[in-house]
Amino acid sequence: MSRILVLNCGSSSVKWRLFHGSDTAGKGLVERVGSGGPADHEAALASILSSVDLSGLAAVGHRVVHGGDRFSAPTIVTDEVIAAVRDLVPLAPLHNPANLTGIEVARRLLPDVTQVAVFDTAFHRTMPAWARAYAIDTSVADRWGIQRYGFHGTSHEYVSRRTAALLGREVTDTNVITLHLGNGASACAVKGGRSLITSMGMSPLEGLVMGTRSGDIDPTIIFHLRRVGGLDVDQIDELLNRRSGLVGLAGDNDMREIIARRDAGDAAATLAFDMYCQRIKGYVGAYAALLGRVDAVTFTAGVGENAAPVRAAALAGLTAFGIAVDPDRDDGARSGERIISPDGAPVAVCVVPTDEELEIAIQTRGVLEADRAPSEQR
Ligand SMILES: Nc1ncnc2c1ncn2[C@@H]1O[C@H](COP(=O)(O)OP(=O)(O)O)[C@@H](O)[C@H]1O
Ligand SMILES: CC(=O)OP(=O)(O)O
Ligand SMILES: [Mg+2]
Repeated sequence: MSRILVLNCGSSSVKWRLFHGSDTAGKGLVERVGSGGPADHEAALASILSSVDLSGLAAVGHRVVHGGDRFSAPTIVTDEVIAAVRDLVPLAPLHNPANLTGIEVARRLLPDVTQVAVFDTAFHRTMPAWARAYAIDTSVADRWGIQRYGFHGTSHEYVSRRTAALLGREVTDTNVITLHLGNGASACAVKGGRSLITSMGMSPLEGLVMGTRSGDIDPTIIFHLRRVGGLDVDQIDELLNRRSGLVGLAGDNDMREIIARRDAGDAAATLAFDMYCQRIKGYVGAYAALLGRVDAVTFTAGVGENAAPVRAAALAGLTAFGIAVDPDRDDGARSGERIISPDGAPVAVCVVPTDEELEIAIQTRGVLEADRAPSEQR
């Protein structure tokens, strides 16, 4: 069985995992790599690639955050694909540059190995027109490619599929609201296994309150900061992407710290926590309305998998919607895939650890098999 290396080059970390079939043959995480610029990522990757036994490698699968309009499926990397990913850097400034560094270093060090890009945006290409469009002049939107793309698709896809399995249902007959709460955070309404709508938009800045990103704001704030505050667009971009969200409200983007400070009565941390959780609740209510029937609400990623106080606060007071967490089932003693709602509740509330690396490996293998199939038939 051939082996696949998966690289998830994030804005501040590099996660890697080596798969032998669906078994993990090795994995690692290098954190806090972004501050010294791309050289940091290069050095981290070079050291990973030199420390791992890469014999018999069939492919490298890369997480690429923004695939724009162009990519609706995992794709073999060519010079042209790299150029397209580079063109999208302005729409994912924290992510696409790191993803590109990963691809370029892997290509240089493993020139004979197939590289596959797996896009965060691909899962959301099924969104209907009303979910994809913004209500601005259509000719302007078309000219500049302004639309909702959505992100964390690999995670929303994997987690919604696992949720259906956990409930013993077919994914095609299951409606799930997935809440990916990591450093970046997004909600997705998954209807019968397909993305109906998601909270991130043209870029990973829209939607929920995040570690360093504002999520939803009135666009007039940007005009005001420009016209009255005298900030230029790069400063506003930096403010909203890197100095907002939990860090802007309470000076820390680690939810563990926010919760500890809130428990100690800190006002800024309490406000940050409340805004974070109430924003989630608003999206859950909206997505329940848009789905019509909700079978499950599922929490995932660093905050979603680990922070019981966030789960409790985000879903508090939703019993009228059939949504409730049973505190005895969410007491912090359980881990792994689990149901935390009361028996017989109309909506199952679940925790499902995400596995973007496994999903990327599965999709990478699928591309290799599809690539080989035509020549084998000849
Ligand atoms: N036990 C925990 N309680 C609350 N938050 C946690 C816990 N463990 C991790 N986190 C949060 O998870 C976040 C990272 O999530 P992760 O999904 O790894 O993010 P990313 O992939 O975007 O870097 C951290 O910012 C941290 O605040
Ligand atoms: C798209 C995105 O926000 O990714 P991450 O959560 O890894 O920052
Ligand atoms: Mg992540």
